[in-house]
Amino acid sequence: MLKNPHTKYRPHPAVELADRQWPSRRIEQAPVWLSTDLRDGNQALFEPMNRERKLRLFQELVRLGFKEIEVGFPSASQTDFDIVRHLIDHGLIPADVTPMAITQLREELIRTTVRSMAGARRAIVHFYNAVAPAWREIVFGMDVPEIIAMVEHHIRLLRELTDAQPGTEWVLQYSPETFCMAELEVSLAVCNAAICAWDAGPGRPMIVNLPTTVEVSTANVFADQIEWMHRRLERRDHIVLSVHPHNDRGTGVACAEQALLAGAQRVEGCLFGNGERSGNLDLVTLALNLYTQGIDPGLDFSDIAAVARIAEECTALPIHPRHPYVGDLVFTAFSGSHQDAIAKGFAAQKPGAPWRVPYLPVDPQDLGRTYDSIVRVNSQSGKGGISYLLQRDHGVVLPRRMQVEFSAVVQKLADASEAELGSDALWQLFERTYLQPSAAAWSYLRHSLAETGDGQRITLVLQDAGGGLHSWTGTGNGPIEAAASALHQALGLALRIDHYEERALGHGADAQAMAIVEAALPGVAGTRFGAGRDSNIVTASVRALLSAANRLLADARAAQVRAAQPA
Ligand SMILES: CC(=O)SCCNC(=O)CCNC(=O)[C@H](O)C(C)(C)COP(=O)(O)OP(=O)(O)OC[C@H]1O[C@@H](n2cnc3c(N)ncnc32)[C@H](O)[C@@H]1OP(=O)(O)O
Ligand SMILES: CC(C)C(=O)C(=O)O
Repeated sequence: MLKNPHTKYRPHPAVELADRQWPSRRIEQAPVWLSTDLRDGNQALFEPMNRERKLRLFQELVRLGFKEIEVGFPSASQTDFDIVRHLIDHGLIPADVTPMAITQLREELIRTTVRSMAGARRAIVHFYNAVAPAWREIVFGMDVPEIIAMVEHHIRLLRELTDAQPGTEWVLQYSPETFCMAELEVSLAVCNAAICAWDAGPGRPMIVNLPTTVEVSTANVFADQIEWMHRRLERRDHIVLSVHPHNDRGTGVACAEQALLAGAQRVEGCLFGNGERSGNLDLVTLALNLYTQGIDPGLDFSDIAAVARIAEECTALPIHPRHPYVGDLVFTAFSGSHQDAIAKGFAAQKPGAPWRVPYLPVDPQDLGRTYDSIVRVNSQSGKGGISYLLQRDHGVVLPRRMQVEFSAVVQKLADASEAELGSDALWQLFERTYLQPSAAAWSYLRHSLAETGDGQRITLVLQDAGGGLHSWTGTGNGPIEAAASALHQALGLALRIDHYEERALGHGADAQAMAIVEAALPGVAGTRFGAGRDSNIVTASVRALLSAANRLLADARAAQVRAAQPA
């Protein structure tokens, strides 16, 4: 890269528009949408879509709600010509959908284009020619009056051809290609010439479509260019003002949004931003940006994953995992504070109330996305996300201090594995830590419980790590106290029970109980949690007590080993 890039690249000039209005406007309704997936999107593919893929994508665009669809370049490709004819001849274009076909300003190409669309109820013929200085001089070798004459000449031809077919409502779309790089006075002169040549007005509908053929400036400059044109175009009330942003600077959506503020009424783009170079305007992002401002976009992305699958299959291009609204990772939080806030947000969100879940700009459910992947756990995760997954997938509600304890266990494993821990892996770790620890000193086999009149007596049958069986009895106010007393008398374990809780896991005949005990042991710093699961509540409680006792014993032994080691 150059140390002095200004020697090679010059900033795009600003627009003289001191009284610009667009910065203080708001977008209040959805624009008219045109999908150019089958034309600009298609012409940017390694392998343009075949007939089958084009028809499939056309049907999907109709299903999504597009009312204007650019179906191809029928004068450039026999496949495109045949598809347009197929759609019209087989009545596959719904009554409220208008096809559009593009053509250069060359007589034979225009004749072919009109032939391809004959018999349609309504059809848009899309004329384009570049107007910026480099194209005028290098590509066409024409000055501005010659460009204007070329436009007028071919529009007159189109009038002749289409006037001869009054059964179709013909619409002219004129695009001054390279508009964003051209002098505004030149673009205006060419567009006004086109408007007059078509005689736009009642019964002669026309669209003027202003592209960022190559995006070369900040979005505010494009908005100024659009407002400048919007204020000066002739017969403005009879013209639909459209924009066709590309995304070379990564601001295609911003250009479209600001152009809508500046007077544009219609936008052209592709699903998920497919298109030449860094793509066309991403129609899905723009539509969902409107949706999240409370504006109905008129396009249905309520199963966005299915739309993505079809787009990927038809274009053979993958969608990035962080692509707005649709990427695999956009409803996923790895970091602890985000997970915590999302989990709290879901708990606080009332049905029907305005959306207020932190870090999620849209309710994933509105797009047919499940919450499955919202919270994912790696070494950056905290207790909030971990407990959210355990609760959501396994119905286990951890008390707050246990969340802290278990998140340290998870952190250790995530750090060691340097990988994400899925919900299953998390559950296995929970089981290994609390429910079935492999190195437990004592395992539960069975118990019996009897009323003593002033309390309960329990007999525990436990197995030691070597497989030996032991039977101990204790009494207390309830089964936990009785079991703790049995362990105290037999092993000298003076357990202090700080907390106990129990919840049902599942419903009906298969329901199980999950008991959680927090206990302390003299000589071991802090408390340890234990968990037990069983269809019997008392058994679950005894297992939970034993789980806490085993964990305290293991830590006591580890402390002894450390103390015995030479410093
Ligand atoms: C910005 C956009 O996306 S515009 C759409 C671009 N899409 C495509 O080009 C895809 C389909 N195109 C094609 O298949 C071919 O270009 C065709 C069939 C249309 C024309 O093919 P060819 O006749 O071989 O011409 P070629 O592809 O080389 O195009 C360049 C010629 O078109 C002329 N041309 C380019 N744009 C236009 C235009 N809008 N109107 C009139 N002539 C034009 C150029 O001046 C050049 O003419 P020259 O050969 O006399 O110098
Ligand atoms: C034909 C025009 C609208 C175009 O595709 C562009 O300029 O990018």
